[in-house]
Amino acid sequence: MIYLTAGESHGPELTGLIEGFPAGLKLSVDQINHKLHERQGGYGRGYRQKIEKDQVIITSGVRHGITLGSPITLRIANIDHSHWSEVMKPVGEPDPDIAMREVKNPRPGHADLVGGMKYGHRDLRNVLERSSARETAMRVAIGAICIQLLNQLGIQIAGYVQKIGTIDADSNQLLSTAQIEEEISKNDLRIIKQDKVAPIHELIDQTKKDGDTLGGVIRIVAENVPAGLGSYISWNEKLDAKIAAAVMGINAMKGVSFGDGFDISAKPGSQVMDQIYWDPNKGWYRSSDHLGGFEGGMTNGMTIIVNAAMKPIPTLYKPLHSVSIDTKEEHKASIERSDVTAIVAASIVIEAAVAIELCQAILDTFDYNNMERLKKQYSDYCNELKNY
Ligand SMILES: Cc1cc2nc3c(=O)[nH]c(=O)nc-3n(C[C@H](O)[C@H](O)[C@H](O)COP(=O)(O)O)c2cc1C
Ligand SMILES: C=C(O[C@@H]1CC(C(=O)O)=C[C@@H](OP(=O)(O)O)[C@H]1O)C(=O)O
Repeated sequence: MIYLTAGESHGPELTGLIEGFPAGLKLSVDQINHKLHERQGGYGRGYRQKIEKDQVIITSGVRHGITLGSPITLRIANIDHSHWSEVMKPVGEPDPDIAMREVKNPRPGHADLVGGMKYGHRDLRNVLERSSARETAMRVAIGAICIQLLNQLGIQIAGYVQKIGTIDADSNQLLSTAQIEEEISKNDLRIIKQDKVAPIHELIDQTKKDGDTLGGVIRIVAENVPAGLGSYISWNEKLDAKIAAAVMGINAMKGVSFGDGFDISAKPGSQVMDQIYWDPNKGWYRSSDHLGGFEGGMTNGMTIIVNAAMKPIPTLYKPLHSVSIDTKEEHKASIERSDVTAIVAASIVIEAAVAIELCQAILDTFDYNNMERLKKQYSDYCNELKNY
């Protein structure tokens, strides 16, 4: 399976293309739209999310709700485009009577300056529009399709926010996906600890007043994933490496770890390795999951645990120092309407990215042409592992 996304933040729409997806999967558009809706939520988001109402339109590869095996194309409209139709029109000369909202003062932490240098743009809007995390809406739509395939194979995936700024809102226990879903449904921050909701709201409100922004830490958990996805044979087949790359490919991510994460480096080996057991009913299992479900670049049958660190949102209403790319004079960085934090939205995007990689690994391992055949091969493989 390969996928591509296209689209500028204030252009007419986002486009997605998935190729190499099995025929015969019953697809729920409601489930895709539900994930898109979740990505738009979360305390701390900016005004743009009041304008948009993300809904997917499927234009190929699906007939009467069932995938055909042919390329799937997806569209999500940018409702805000109506306010930018002249500035962002894909064809035709710019109207000289309309301000083109050029960006000349690059924002620290954004692609603005380096993107301009690399592609030779003198209006940094040409960079900003595509580097914007608006694009992640399409990755969430693609991920939602992959989640439906994973669910049909019995794999569950869920994510939550562990930290916002300095506030730790995690229970610090390994929770099942069902427990995570239940806890995060109780608040608008996708956190586990309900008593941290009010302090985090206060922190976000205060940070907004200060013209500043926040980042955080996200955890994604995937259950019931069989051993042996990915490979130790070559570096580029290691599934943990592919997941790490996919997570780092999401805007504002600055770190990825698995299981107990960077903490394992300070512990003795006896407290880190997940010891091996066998039971006639369960088959092979481990007594712990410090390594987050990976050994040798392969899933080991334990729950996959992925952690991601998001930097604070780079656009500040109290803008940082910058320099005009035209005059070279000192200027405050440009201000684009912005989120105070998008950690909640990012948790949905990371969940999608992990789901896409797991789905790809499964389609790389089994015959992917037809869903029923895939399910049969997959179940035979799982039984074979049990009896190894
Ligand atoms: C869901 C989501 C929403 C974001 N919203 C904003 C935003 O409103 N303003 C902003 O400056 N950056 C926002 N970002 C972060 C920037 O897109 C990102 O930091 C920037 O493109 C530079 O990329 P890098 O941080 O990966 O280096 C958001 C990121 C995500 C994942
Ligand atoms: C549009 C989305 O996020 C945008 C991501 C973003 C950025 O710089 O990454 C900047 C803001 O764009 P705008 O200036 O249009 O409000 C966010 O709203 C979205 O997530 O749907």
